[in-house]
Amino acid sequence: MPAIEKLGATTRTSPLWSASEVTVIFVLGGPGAGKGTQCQKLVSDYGFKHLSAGDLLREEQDRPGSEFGEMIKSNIKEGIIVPMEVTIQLLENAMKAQIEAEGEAWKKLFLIDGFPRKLDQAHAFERTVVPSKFTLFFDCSEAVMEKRLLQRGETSGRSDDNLESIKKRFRVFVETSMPVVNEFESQNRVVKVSAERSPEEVYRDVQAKFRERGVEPITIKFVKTA
Ligand SMILES: Nc1ncnc2c1ncn2[C@@H]1O[C@H](COP(=O)(O)OP(=O)(O)O)[C@@H](O)[C@H]1O
Ligand SMILES: O=c1ccn([C@@H]2O[C@H](COP(=O)(O)OP(=O)(O)O)[C@@H](O)[C@H]2O)c(=O)[nH]1
Ligand SMILES: [Mg+2]
Repeated sequence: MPAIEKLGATTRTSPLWSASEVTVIFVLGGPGAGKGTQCQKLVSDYGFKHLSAGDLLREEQDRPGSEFGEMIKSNIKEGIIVPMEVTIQLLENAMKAQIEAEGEAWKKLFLIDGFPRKLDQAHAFERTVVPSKFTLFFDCSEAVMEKRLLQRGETSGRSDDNLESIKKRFRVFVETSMPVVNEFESQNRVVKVSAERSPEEVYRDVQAKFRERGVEPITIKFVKTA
């Protein structure tokens, strides 16, 4: 990738796509709220492609020769938000690749998971990439999230699934990411779901609320022959 000051989020003044060309639903919630788990379910039923900002950053961190690798590594461990230009460029690249790979028939539906985690990212993404349709927000107590993350940490291999990093991530979530949810909420652009029950129960609620917003699952039509 080019130097940070040359990335699209810094240089572009209008969005790459309109909201009618490309549908983006942001998926937010505290660390361990179940964003990734619910996204997987939505992918199979609705035809969304799932882009996790955290996964894209971890991939870039491990890419040989990345000029941002070390910075990403230390930010993730400390639970700090990576400068938005890098994350937005990774998302933009992944969206372009996906659109190209899927071809014209695909409706261009994206779930963008764990992003935007800071107001500047929210504004820059909507200004330079595409305005989002709405934000799916998973509401979960810190006690529940902490338990889930410590359990995930037993097998995830993630540098930030330990108690010290978790506490830092909770603080950043409250101080930096909740303002994003609150701003979207004030614009009536948030779909809020309680994330404390089983994955299946949470998902039922997600589906009901998507229906209210006019987002329907893929229906397979059986064509009668002969
Ligand atoms: N509703 C749920 N009830 C119990 N455990 C859950 C639930 N949703 C997710 N988990 C588990 O909690 C951990 C965090 O979930 P994940 O989807 O990775 O959250 P996030 O992406 O928000 O950090 C994972 O180990 C996952 O299997
Ligand atoms: O837009 C983003 C998304 C993630 N991160 C970094 O990546 C970490 C892990 O994010 P992820 O969404 O994977 O964590 P989760 O909430 O799923 O546990 C965060 O704590 C941040 O350090 C970031 O800087 N910007
Ligand atoms: Mg996740």
